[in-house]
Amino acid sequence: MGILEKISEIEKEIARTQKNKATEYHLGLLKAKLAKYRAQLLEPSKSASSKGEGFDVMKSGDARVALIGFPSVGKSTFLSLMTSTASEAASYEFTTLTCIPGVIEYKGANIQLLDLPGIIEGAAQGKGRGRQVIAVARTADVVIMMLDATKGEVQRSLLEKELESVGIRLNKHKPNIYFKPKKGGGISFNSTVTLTQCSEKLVQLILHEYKIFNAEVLFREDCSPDEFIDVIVGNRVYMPCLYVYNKIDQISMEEVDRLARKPNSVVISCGMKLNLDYLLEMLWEYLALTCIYTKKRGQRPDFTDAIILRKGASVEHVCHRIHRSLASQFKYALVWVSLWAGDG
Ligand SMILES: Nc1nc2c(ncn2[C@@H]2O[C@H](COP(=O)(O)OP(=O)(O)OP(=O)(O)O)[C@@H](O)[C@H]2O)c(=O)[nH]1
Ligand SMILES: [K+]
Ligand SMILES: [Mg+2]
Repeated sequence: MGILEKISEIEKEIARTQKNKATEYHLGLLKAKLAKYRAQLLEPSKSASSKGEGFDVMKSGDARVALIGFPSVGKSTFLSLMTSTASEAASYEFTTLTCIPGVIEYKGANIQLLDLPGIIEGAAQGKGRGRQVIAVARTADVVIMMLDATKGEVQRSLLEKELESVGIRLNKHKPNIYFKPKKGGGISFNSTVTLTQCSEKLVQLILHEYKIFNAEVLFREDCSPDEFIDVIVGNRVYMPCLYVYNKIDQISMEEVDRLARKPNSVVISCGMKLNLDYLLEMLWEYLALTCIYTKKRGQRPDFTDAIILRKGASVEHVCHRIHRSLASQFKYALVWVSLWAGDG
């Protein structure tokens, strides 16, 4: 049996197993197995065509945003609208066959926007250019999942499943579990909170499935077995995702209103240039960048020339951005924080 069949067998078994106290361990084990096979699937294969590598596009600017979506949802139209790069758009599917980078200039930052080929169900297993597209998505700071507002919810859940299956976690934070494999001493298990989804026994079973017999585990959060498996497997990426419903010119006001209220969602029309400013504002928020302005003593800062860094950046980061040798000779800094909304 190939890996794909094994995966589908396990998925079926999980689907038909009722979720209750008695099946808890069985389900936990199945999930651990599933994660293991998926990891194997992701290992780069020998043949060149199905390499898990992305398209060869250099990272540039202050942040990277990847456009992910089904064919013909309007990704290229969007890139051409928001950047000075033109990407061919047409009414037939798979118009775009490679990765096309553009730059959005916003609040003094250069945001690299990547137009990508459309992906379909089965992308993670190599359908179309799925693997390459997903490999690029992993390198982004934010994913824009572009959806066709006329197509309902199907596209969204299918793509979520594809990304989920290759270890991309959308709008989730890293589970707060301390996990450290050891050389000996068995498994020491502790938790600082009451656990409702995992138990010591289940954790042990899952670890054994991964042939881990010595480790320190500390749950600091009421995590699920899946989240625990994510921690053991590692290499997960936790990424903010904006769901962008395009083509709202084609649906009723009621439907627009319903989609707009969904979490992490923005409704737009590239065709009629509707709501694009709001999308940029949201994107900026999701990128969580900080603008830092330097100033000379006794002078006002130059608000046209920002140093753009990630949220949480330190003064040392700022020094490095100015000059490599600055941090080592550095004595002190005076820092003002602007409390204007959105300026971080
Ligand atoms: N009605 C309407 N049509 C749109 C809108 N945005 C894009 N389109 C049309 O949708 C079709 C597909 O647009 P593309 O930009 O090529 O879509 P894509 O997602 O890049 O497609 P692939 O590259 O094939 O994956 C084109 O005919 C566009 O003119 C919109 O807001 N409203
Ligand atoms: K198209
Ligand atoms: Mg395109």
